[in-house]
Amino acid sequence: MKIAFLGPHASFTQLAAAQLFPDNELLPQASILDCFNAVENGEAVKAVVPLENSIEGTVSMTLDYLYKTPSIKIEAEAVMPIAHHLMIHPENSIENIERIYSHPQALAQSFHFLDTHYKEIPKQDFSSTAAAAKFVSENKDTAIAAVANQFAANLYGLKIINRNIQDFEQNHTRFIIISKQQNMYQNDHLETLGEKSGMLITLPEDHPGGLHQVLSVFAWRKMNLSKIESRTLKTGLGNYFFFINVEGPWKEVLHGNALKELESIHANVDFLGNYKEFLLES
Ligand SMILES: O=C(O)C(=O)C[C@]1(C(=O)O)C=C[C@@H](O)C=C1
Repeated sequence: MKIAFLGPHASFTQLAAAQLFPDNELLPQASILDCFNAVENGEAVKAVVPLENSIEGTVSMTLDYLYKTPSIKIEAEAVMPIAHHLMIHPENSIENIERIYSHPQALAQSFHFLDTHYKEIPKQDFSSTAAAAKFVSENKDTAIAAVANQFAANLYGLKIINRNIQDFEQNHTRFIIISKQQNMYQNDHLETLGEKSGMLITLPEDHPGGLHQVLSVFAWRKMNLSKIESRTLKTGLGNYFFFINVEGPWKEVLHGNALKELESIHANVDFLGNYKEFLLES
């Protein structure tokens, strides 16, 4: 079975995918969109993509493609500790760094460190932390640095000049397994943190109390919401869809009266799956 992931090798997403699928072929992709496309067109059966970080919040691209690709569902969530390091080519020195590259999430998670110690040095977005590390290793003649993980430093032969530069020591990213089936991924070797359901909800038009009505469907049934995120529909200011997580196994309830109630207030519900959350090692 082929599993797509945001590459190249030694990205955080690969570290997550390797723990979730130790016996499968991992296919590196250049972007989160490519991961969705690989699953959509059958090149890969599943993909692992980042969804949310404890410092920087939601990975909006993942949320957008979940919304845009209704055939794609969620099979599991996995939380992994994230440590960022600043690294350079071993033939370069720290004094002459002219630019720092990384994934925008990694730059944002290390913003205060970089702003305090490397304020004047331009930062530039890259498709992933590992892609930035690879680029630094291939360009020893330019004085550049990357924010990436220990595995990237080892794989691409880079020297770490600052360790653990994330702005909060406790830094975790939540990844999801996506696929076109609606399976519940199981793994007895990983610690399970809980079970939840995910859905995307859109309201027909902005009206007073619309979101309140949706939330009350869950509140009256004492269903605990563990996440609610609004994201622009891109059709105009004020138009949103909502990504909602409800704790526990509750699919039966949703397909019963709760779903009818949501329909009666003209809410559109795209059920993403009933899945478990696992804990990964860094
Ligand atoms: O750039 C990487 O290495 C990734 O796997 C992406 C990503 C993300 O998008 O959140 C994954 C984990 C970290 O939060 C930083 C970057």
